[in-house]
Amino acid sequence: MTVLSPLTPTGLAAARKHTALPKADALVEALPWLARHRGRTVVVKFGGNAMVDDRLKASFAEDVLFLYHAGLRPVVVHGGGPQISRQLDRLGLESRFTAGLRVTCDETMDVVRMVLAGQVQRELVGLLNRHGPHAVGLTGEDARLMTAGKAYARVDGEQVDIGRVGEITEVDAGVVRALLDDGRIPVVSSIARSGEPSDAEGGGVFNVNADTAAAALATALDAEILMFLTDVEGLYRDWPHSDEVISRLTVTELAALLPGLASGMIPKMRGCLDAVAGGVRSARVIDGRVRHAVLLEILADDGIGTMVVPDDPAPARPRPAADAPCADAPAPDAPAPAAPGTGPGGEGGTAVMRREAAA
Ligand SMILES: Nc1ncnc2c1ncn2[C@@H]1O[C@H](COP(=O)(O)OP(=O)(O)O)[C@@H](O)[C@H]1O
Ligand SMILES: CC(=O)N[C@@H](CCC(=O)OP(=O)(O)O)C(=O)O
Repeated sequence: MTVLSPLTPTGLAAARKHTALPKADALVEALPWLARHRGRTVVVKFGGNAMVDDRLKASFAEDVLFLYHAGLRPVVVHGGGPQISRQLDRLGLESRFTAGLRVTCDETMDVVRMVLAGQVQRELVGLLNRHGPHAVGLTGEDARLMTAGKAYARVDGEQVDIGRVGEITEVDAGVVRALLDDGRIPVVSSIARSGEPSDAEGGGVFNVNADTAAAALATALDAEILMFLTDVEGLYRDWPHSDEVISRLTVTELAALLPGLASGMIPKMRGCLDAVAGGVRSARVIDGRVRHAVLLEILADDGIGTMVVPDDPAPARPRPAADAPCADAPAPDAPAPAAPGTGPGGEGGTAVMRREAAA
């Protein structure tokens, strides 16, 4: 009988195979999810509070790249609230929030634009492009991706002027679809062009809450999944008194909870509600402070955070016509390439989504 010494080349190969086995198991376990979601659009909102350190930001970029290379169509929408506040502070300017929205005068708007589009977005694009020419950064101003009207805060039933804060009135997702069809990862900052008649000369911009922007974009793209990465485990049932996370709730259940929610959870959960009611298959709020939160969410049986689903299970969507990021390697059941501007995942519908501007 031949005994393999671990020191012989053959023995080493056997040992290496053995240590790689858990990795192989993990990949195989992810296979059904990845096969089901191949060609589907996933909008991931990375909150400023979740961008805690460089390691977390790098692991977020790795997760997005994993989805991309597995044949999904990830779109990143990022926040940067704490980063904006820090920059305002450095400049000796005050950060003021009313009903969770930053009071934005013209000077503050310049800082918001500089920090979101010039710093946070650039950093994420850089991280995603470490391994190839994948990510392209843009704001809602580009190709008229997002148009907004002036938003007012409501405090005790009163309408309060909070400056250049915008409420999205229209999303023209054409540029995002074009980038996805070209095999890119769009990275979107939540700044919208103004659709106000008073800004008719052009150049007017609005500061939009990044959760709201992500939900509007996910809806316009008819995305499969919208994920919010934040600094809590999910939606707590009785915040701040208990840490019991609600793992799953329907649109109707969420609508009942919404009036009782506070601070940063309001735009997030409103975004989940609007997106799922608007056709997105599921919206999730997950803990972005955990490394590889996006992959954990898809690998864990019931996810790791809070998942919002439609009241009635939606019928299965048709298979994507092509898998854009790997268009040269179509899925076995997807022989025909998509026409330009008609994304996979049944996303070729409404290219422009309009919302009624609220008073
Ligand atoms: N029911 C709730 N469950 C969890 N967090 C809540 C709840 N209500 C309010 N919050 C607050 O919402 C915050 C997350 O929103 P936000 O600060 O806007 O984060 P982000 O920068 O990720 O968008 C949490 O840190 C928490 O303080
Ligand atoms: C109108 C408004 O409040 N806009 C936000 C935009 C950034 C954001 O939403 O960032 P997070 O996701 O990190 O909170 C702000 O100025 O802070």
